[in-house]
Amino acid sequence: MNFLSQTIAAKPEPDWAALLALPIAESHDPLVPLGLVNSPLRSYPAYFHQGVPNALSECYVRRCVLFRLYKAARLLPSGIELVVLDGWRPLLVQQYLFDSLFAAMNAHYANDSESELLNRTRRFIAPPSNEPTAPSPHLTGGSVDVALCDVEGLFLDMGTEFDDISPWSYSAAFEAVEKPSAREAEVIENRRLLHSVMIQAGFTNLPSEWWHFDYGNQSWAWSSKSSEAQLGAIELQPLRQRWRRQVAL
Ligand SMILES: C[C@@H](N)C(=O)N[C@H](C)C(=O)O
Ligand SMILES: [Zn+2]
Repeated sequence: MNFLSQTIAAKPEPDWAALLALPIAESHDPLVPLGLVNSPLRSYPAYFHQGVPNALSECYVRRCVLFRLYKAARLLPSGIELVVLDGWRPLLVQQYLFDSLFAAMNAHYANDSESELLNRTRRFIAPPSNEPTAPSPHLTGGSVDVALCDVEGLFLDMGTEFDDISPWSYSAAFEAVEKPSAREAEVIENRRLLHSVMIQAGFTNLPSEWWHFDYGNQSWAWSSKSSEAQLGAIELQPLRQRWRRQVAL
């Protein structure tokens, strides 16, 4: 069996209520910036480059997540690199993403109830929350959005763009194609490669997004059948706040 080309099984959506009820025993692992990472790991803060308000010019993740990203990247065949597109997210960015997609859903599915619109939206964007017991996954620094690129920095074809909201973004979507074309066969291999290295490094995947993986947070605990999460919501400490704390010691 090729451990870098494991088929991706179609999985049901998580039971959100049960997932958000899982306890969090915070590990206090720090947030670390990815600006200085080395090949075969790269960082490209996609929302900053897209001009999303309040998006950070640097990707941040918990340190335990960075170690696992390196593990995943080093499992890749030579010439292919792992690109982090987003990690820790401020609440304002989560709110902006959620509101933007919810508004688009509302405009298109005008007859849907509020809860139907919420379900449609949350397949691709988690509701914004910095509630200590039920934070949005990216607010924990345990979620990452990732892709693959070649040594020239060109993204490999994953079948859809990052953040595409079509059914083809489901991680296992192309596995169901009966007679894949040459391009579809390439997409299947690229997705399997990304999925295989991330799973082997300890991450879990959100079934509706080929790019979204979790470690240590409630989404990870739910998917890995762990009894508790280790990563809750965390804030970046601005210098002014750090100085105020230090001066008071
Ligand atoms: C917005 C998208 N890149 C993403 O991360 N979606 C998941 C569901 C999230 O918002 O946690
Ligand atoms: Zn994500």
